[in-house]
Amino acid sequence: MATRIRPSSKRCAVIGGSGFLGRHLVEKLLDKGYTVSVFDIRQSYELPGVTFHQGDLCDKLGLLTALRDVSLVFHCASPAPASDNKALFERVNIQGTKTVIEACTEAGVQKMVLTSSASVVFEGTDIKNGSEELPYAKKPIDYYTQTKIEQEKLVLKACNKDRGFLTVAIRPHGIFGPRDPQLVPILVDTARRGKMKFIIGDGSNLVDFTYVENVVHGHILAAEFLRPESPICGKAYHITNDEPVRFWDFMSDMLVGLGYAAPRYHLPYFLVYGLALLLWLLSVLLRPLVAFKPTFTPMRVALAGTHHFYSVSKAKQDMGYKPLVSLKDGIKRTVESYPHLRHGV
Ligand SMILES: NC(=O)C1=CN([C@@H]2O[C@H](COP(=O)(O)OP(=O)(O)OC[C@H]3O[C@@H](n4cnc5c(N)ncnc54)[C@H](O)[C@@H]3O)[C@@H](O)[C@H]2O)C=CC1
Ligand SMILES: CC(C)=CCC[C@@H](C)[C@H]1CC[C@H]2C3=C(CC[C@]12C)[C@@]1(C)CCC(=O)C[C@@H]1CC3
Repeated sequence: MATRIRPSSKRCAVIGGSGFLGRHLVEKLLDKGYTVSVFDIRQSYELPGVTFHQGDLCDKLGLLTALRDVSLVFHCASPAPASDNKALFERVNIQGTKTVIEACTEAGVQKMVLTSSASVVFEGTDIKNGSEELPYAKKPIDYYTQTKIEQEKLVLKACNKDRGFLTVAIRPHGIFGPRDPQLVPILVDTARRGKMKFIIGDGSNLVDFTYVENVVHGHILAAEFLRPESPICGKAYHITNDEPVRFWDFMSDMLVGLGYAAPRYHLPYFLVYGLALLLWLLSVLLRPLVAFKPTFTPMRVALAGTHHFYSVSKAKQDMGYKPLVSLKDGIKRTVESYPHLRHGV
């Protein structure tokens, strides 16, 4: 049974703290009495007790200023997967993470919690109750995921008890909740354009969706358990709601909650995947002439049409993790937080 040890210092920095997950994390850290600095390329809000440092995480000098006197760093910055920009993913997730590690060690930071992704092991085919023992994807589903793999490897490798720098990676999956800029807005946009009528495949595939407060809880537990004697040093942990759900039931609950019709008609998985691949290739080939972004990318089709859910046994055992908000409550809170995205508004 895991025993939680209180952190020696509650002065922390959240890199990517202006983002969806980052801001929820900042709010919870403040509630728990931490002193918080945010480092982000943009400032999206103001909060009493939070010091903002605006800058690019590839800039070590900027980071060093933000990390002065900080003992714990959460790194949850990344370009959005939908940006589909290989050079940007490589610069920020790989080069930038190397810079973050260097800055942390130079600034005397003792602990670093990385937000990785459960998708680092996903190759577009079924994963059922996958453990952290699964190998990294040899053929990741997109460049974003490819760079998340490299990023996680870098951070876990940097864990060094002798030098007093401890690291851990949290792998959430399908984060949702109030202020999410991705899942609900894309879903509603697709529904408003009349494209949410179809279910890809037979609709029985189970997927993890994780309420944002549970992801935050996993990060803070990891930070608090990160001690030289702890088994979590240099390891990766899945953090989910531990309630795999049919992908299309989850989407239908969100849509119906917001006043839209649930998808009803089935389309064969491989037909949709093939079409999405063709469209994506066309969009790449025609990029110099016309800019169009297909809604159904091969990556989204794979995510929507396969089983991919992960075991959280290791997080339960090593850090006493237990989701705090059920899927049902998470969906209710999320739906209520988007009055402006309701049908007819
Ligand atoms: N949203 C999801 O379903 C999942 C997200 N993740 C990971 O969780 C983390 C947080 O994701 P979200 O909150 O959803 O994304 P987000 O886009 O809301 O937040 C990312 C933040 O990083 C900042 N950022 C990007 N490039 C930067 C740079 N060069 N320098 C400084 N800041 C920079 C952005 O300004 C933004 O505030 C990311 O690492 C993502 O890979 C992992 C699994 C699932
Ligand atoms: C079919 C359709 C239009 C669904 C809309 C929802 C999708 C936008 C989401 C469903 C699964 C989500 C997901 C991610 C982004 C948003 C979805 C594709 C991630 C790729 C975000 C970053 C990660 O690290 C992994 C996530 C997996 C699930």
